[in-house]
Amino acid sequence: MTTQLQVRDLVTEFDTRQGVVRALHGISFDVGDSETVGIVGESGSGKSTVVRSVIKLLMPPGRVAAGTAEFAGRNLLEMREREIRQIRGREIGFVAQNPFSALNPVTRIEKQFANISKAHGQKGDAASRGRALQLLAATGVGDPERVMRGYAHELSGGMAQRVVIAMALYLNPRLVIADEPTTALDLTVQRQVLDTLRRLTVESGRSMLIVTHDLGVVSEYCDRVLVMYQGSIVEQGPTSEVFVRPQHPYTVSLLNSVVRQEGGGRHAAPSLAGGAGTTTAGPAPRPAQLSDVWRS
Ligand SMILES: Nc1ncnc2c1ncn2[C@@H]1O[C@H](COP(=O)(O)OP(=O)(O)OP(=O)(O)O)[C@@H](O)[C@H]1O
Repeated sequence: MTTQLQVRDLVTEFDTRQGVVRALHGISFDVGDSETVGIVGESGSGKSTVVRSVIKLLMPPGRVAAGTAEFAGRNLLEMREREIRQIRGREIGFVAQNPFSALNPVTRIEKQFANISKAHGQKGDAASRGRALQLLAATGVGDPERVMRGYAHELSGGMAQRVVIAMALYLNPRLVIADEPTTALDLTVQRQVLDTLRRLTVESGRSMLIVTHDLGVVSEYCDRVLVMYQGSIVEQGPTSEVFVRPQHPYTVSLLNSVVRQEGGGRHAAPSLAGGAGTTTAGPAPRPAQLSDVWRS
């Protein structure tokens, strides 16, 4: 398998009044062709900082202090703003956590699609409008024509997120990076949107890097998983291996916390070995259906 994205020794820091805060302590991982990779970890562990560092969308006072992010043989981190802008959108689609931050409030949605075409030297013609309509329908927008004519403030959070996903896929990028893409959506719609994302990316040879707090999403959609804890990747590997035989105590406690939540809920799930603070993690029993158990 060839590698789409190769991140090595990524160090990101924030300059604060109290001094320099190191948020990422040398992160390394790959995303292969047609592969979906998930990033999990508790709030503040650095998931968003990883993806924003890689595509140079980190806001000040954040800055990448070291490392490389090779995409198509080039280091994204060394690119000038003009170069990276050409890559974002056309070759790497990005779905941000907050859809409204990604949409222009004073421009009709259809004009925003046309502007994406224009920014990448393409014609915003009838064919590309048709593609936008198709993508909106594919992400579950009921009346794409109406949405195209409207403004962002007329959309619900869920609708706005679908529009942003359609925009991220619009120029057919090779890699889609999504930061909690379905947080704003209810459970049924989440699955629908994730299925669409998968169909439009991985099943057509594209790759996806997805940040999520939902281990169910990882188990259902991700080939590999990166587990983050306090700015480091403490464990990574094929999802089936990491979730069935977690090696790091943090992964064990993360899985345990879901099992505890699920234990009292809809699914009676087996408890995993180990826990927070333990230094060795024993092999965990394999649940009959991972996707049933890890859904949070
Ligand atoms: N603007 C900022 N100023 C200072 N430090 C920051 C800033 N933004 C992030 N950090 C640091 O980076 C760390 C990682 O933050 P990040 O938002 O990447 O975590 P996350 O895992 O994506 O969390 P969440 O799941 O809540 O989105 C934080 O714990 C904090 O130390």
